[in-house]
Amino acid sequence: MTQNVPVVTIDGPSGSGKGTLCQKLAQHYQWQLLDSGAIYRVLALAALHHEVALGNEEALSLLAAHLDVRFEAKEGNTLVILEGEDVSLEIRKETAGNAASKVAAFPRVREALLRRQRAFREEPGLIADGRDMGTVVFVDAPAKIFLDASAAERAQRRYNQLQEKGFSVSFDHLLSEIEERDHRDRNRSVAPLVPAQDALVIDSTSLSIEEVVKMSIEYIDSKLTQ
Ligand SMILES: Nc1ncnc2c1ncn2[C@@H]1O[C@H](COP(=O)(O)OP(=O)(O)O)[C@@H](O)[C@H]1O
Ligand SMILES: Nc1ccn([C@H]2C[C@H](O)[C@@H](COP(=O)(O)OP(=O)(O)O)O2)c(=O)n1
Repeated sequence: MTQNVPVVTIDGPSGSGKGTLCQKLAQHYQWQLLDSGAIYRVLALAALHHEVALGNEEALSLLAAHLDVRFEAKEGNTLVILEGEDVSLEIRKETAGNAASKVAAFPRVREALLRRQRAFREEPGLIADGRDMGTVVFVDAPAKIFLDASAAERAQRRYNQLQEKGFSVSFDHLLSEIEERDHRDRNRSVAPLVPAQDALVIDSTSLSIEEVVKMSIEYIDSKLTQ
């Protein structure tokens, strides 16, 4: 029964540090990792490739149900393969993040992706990264974290990250995109971005990555031994 496999959910807005924390937790516990945002990003990219309008819920939900995406581990990284093509870098662009947030607002799209996400729940455990991991996808998870940070701090982190990847970006543009995406993710009718009632909320604005990881491991260990 996969229901007995423990899950730790990490939800929060863009740039709060979820991906970084989840990778470190997956390494620490040697558990599986689900990057649910990557699935929404790949779907948005597939829509752009197949010229499906980002407002067409019916066509998007069909595309979601048949999405040909694979995650492959390679030299410590995870490659994201869409229809045989490596899109690992392309999905990280802010245009893909924004488009992902648009397609993710449709209830039927989210429904079509539910089973695919739950299939990641395998022994010995799962670290799940997203917006609704603790509120919808893995409601029964024994440990839930909601990671937050101020919008300005998140935009600065994203700016540094995209510059390191060689993308040219403007800070002001990034900040307004992050605010727009936050607004859409928090106000949609299904699975809006909110902390689960039983989640530990961590504001990482003035915490280092190491501090966030330490707090999280202490909390998770206390929950897993309850
Ligand atoms: N606590 C932190 N302090 C400073 N930088 C951080 C912190 N957590 C993450 N970062 C950096 O911020 C950027 C965005 O983090 P990421 O994990 O991709 O966020 P998310 O998955 O929530 O969008 C990365 O470059 C990461 O190294
Ligand atoms: N579980 C999820 C994960 C992502 N999404 C949507 C909303 C987000 O703005 C986009 C992109 O998510 P992703 O986690 O990759 O974005 P960030 O790395 O946090 O910037 O997808 C979602 O609706 N539900």
